[in-house]
Amino acid sequence: MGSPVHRVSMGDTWSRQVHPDIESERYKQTFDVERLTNILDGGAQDTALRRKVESIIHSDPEFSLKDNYFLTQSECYEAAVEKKFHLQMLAQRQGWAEDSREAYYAYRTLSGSLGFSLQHIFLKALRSLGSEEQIAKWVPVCNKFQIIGTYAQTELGHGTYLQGLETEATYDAATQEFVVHSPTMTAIKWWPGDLGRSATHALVQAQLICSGARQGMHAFIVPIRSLQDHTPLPGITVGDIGPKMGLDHVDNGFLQLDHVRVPRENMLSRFAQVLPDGTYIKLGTAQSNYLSMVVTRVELLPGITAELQKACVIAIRYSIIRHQSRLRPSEPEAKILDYQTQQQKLLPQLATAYAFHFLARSLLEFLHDSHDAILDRDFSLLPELHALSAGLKAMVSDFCTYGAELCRRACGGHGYSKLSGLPSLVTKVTASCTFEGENTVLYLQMARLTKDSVHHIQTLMRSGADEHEAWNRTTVIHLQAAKAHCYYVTVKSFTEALEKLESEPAVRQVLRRLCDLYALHGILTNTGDFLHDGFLSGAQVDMARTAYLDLLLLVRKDAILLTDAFDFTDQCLNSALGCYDGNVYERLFDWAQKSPSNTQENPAYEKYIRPLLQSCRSKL
Ligand SMILES: CCCCCCCCCCCCC/C=C/C(=O)SCCNC(=O)CCNC(=O)[C@H](O)C(C)(C)COP(=O)(O)OP(=O)(O)OC[C@H]1O[C@@H](n2cnc3c(N)ncnc32)[C@H](O)[C@@H]1OP(=O)(O)O
Ligand SMILES: Cc1cc2nc3c(=O)[nH]c(=O)nc-3n(C[C@H](O)[C@H](O)[C@H](O)COP(=O)(O)OP(=O)(O)OC[C@H]3O[C@@H](n4cnc5c(N)ncnc54)[C@H](O)[C@@H]3O)c2cc1C
Repeated sequence: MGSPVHRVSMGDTWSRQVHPDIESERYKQTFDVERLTNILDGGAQDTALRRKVESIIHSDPEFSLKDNYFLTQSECYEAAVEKKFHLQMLAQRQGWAEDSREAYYAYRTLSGSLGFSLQHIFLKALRSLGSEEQIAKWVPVCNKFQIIGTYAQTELGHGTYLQGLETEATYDAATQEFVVHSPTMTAIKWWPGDLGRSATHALVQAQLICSGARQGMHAFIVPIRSLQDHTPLPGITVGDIGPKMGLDHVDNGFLQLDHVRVPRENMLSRFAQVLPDGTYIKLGTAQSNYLSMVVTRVELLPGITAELQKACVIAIRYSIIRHQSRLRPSEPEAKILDYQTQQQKLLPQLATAYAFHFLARSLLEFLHDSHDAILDRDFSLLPELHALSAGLKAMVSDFCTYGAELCRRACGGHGYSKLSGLPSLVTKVTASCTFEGENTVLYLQMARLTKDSVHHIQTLMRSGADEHEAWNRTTVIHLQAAKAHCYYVTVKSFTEALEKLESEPAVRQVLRRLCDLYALHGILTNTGDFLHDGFLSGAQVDMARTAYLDLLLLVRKDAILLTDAFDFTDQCLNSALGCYDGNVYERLFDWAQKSPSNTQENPAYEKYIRPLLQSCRSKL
């Protein structure tokens, strides 16, 4: 097992003793936790490298997150930019390239607290949509942070319907430039991350107009702020869209373009070109310029899944420490994880967190196998990749949001405290249900692939409905079908991952239980469909439920070890409830003292409380 010292935050005096309740859960090891960590990382060397990167970061006070819960929105933003700055300096000193394993582990460690997260998406879009020459020109300046990029696609009036985007890029052959313009209020770019105060360049998705025709959505690199003094460039109106539900560290912004001119070379031209005379050359399909969204949806999956993993670690460790009520009057108060209802809340979420780990790995492999072919304009795999990435991004973000909130509620009052780490985790993962494609819309993209086979559709069309009406009147059914298909794909990928673990019988057995728990959870939360379609009888549902409840007891025994295997450090979790040593109450009390309201004069006392008390006292 990894060195416990590595995980425990050494700043607090009582953190050197592991709480006996949690220590006792680690004695009975039915499998080698370190081996499971290695499997999750992709090998023992990856684990060692990850821990090395984490150790370097945690030893640097510049990366400490301990005060994050007490910052204002503006302080959150500044702290995120400061950490990004220091991480960039550290990466340069250490020789960690932007797309290296070290950089990936650094982001995993500091997830949710770093600025300029859109630089990655700007780079992804560049690599997917740019020509080799454009990649050679722009990627190095991005990696060296000589520019800060954002991805500006969504507008005030449109986010989902890309064909409805209003921003225009009109080609001027006389000057060989594009004139990029926001023709209406609803065309103003709205939401792009890092746009509000940080970005110097935007990858603007706009309707290309050339050769007298509208050619659809294309990507343009538009400078928006001066590299000398960061002021908006001519024709640019830019700012922050205001407070959000979460992600306070991200300056989501707006961008209004007033006939901004950019050189012809700034249109990303892997899948389309505009010649100097304005001739339009199509090299891809109508949706080629959507490729960067496909790539991002796939590459977001590990980060979204990690949020559910962290929520499970926090809630399950807390559920071992928290004693509440008695299982038998004669016994002491029980660990709340010994209640079947608490197991039923948390353990299927733990199973889901593992299932999605293997799902994400499988889809990333498919992306890596198909991406080069697509870049070479072989689009044969793109429809399947699009459908899978759309449906699975929707499911993973939906389920991780639901699961993280369930974990938060399972911690009672302390789950409502920011010091638990859960509220900010829930608001962060909630955003992933919307960004990179609103989930309902993405599920329906997957459903499109199966639409002709749906009997409802044909019945409606035979009764006179046209295909568009028939589609809309069956989208609820299609949504269900898409969700069911995504669930099936997840069980399949988990099962295939288990088949590769023949040499690890103990680990394989504990993961098999999680796979079965995940599959049975899917059946038991949808028994109506299984009964309605005759796939299961009532008696078989009873058997499934019995097996499910038995599995809860088996998985409960390994729960702490399964959370330890994710190997998140205390600093990364930043949770008073989820620390490795289990000293919850000491941390809650200690951290609460850091609240500024405990160290400052009460601003309301002199103005309101004292006069109020005095006025009431005088009446007594
Ligand atoms: C908890 C988080 C932790 C993570 C840690 C890291 C955080 C990092 C920071 C993350 C910050 C987030 C940044 C967010 C960025 C954004 O949000 S960018 C904006 C995202 N916007 C969208 O995704 C828009 C969604 N809309 C669409 O994709 C399309 O409009 C549509 C809904 C798919 C409709 O497409 P459209 O062409 O308009 O019409 P259709 O008729 O539906 O499709 C026509 C055919 O095209 C095919 N197709 C559609 N999309 C694609 C695609 N992407 N790739 C390939 N093919 C596509 C579609 O299947 C149709 O094909 P046929 O059926 O054969 O005609
Ligand atoms: C935190 C955050 C960060 C973001 N970052 C960026 C960024 O960096 N760059 C960027 O360009 N954008 C960004 N976005 C915007 C994001 O991509 C859009 O919000 C998203 O694509 C959804 O579009 P919308 O907001 O217009 O919602 P809408 O599409 O208006 O959705 C509203 C409702 O309408 C429904 N609906 C819409 N179309 C259909 C349909 N065809 N069929 C059935 N139902 C439909 C949806 O299901 C939903 O219930 C961000 C958003 C958030 C929340």
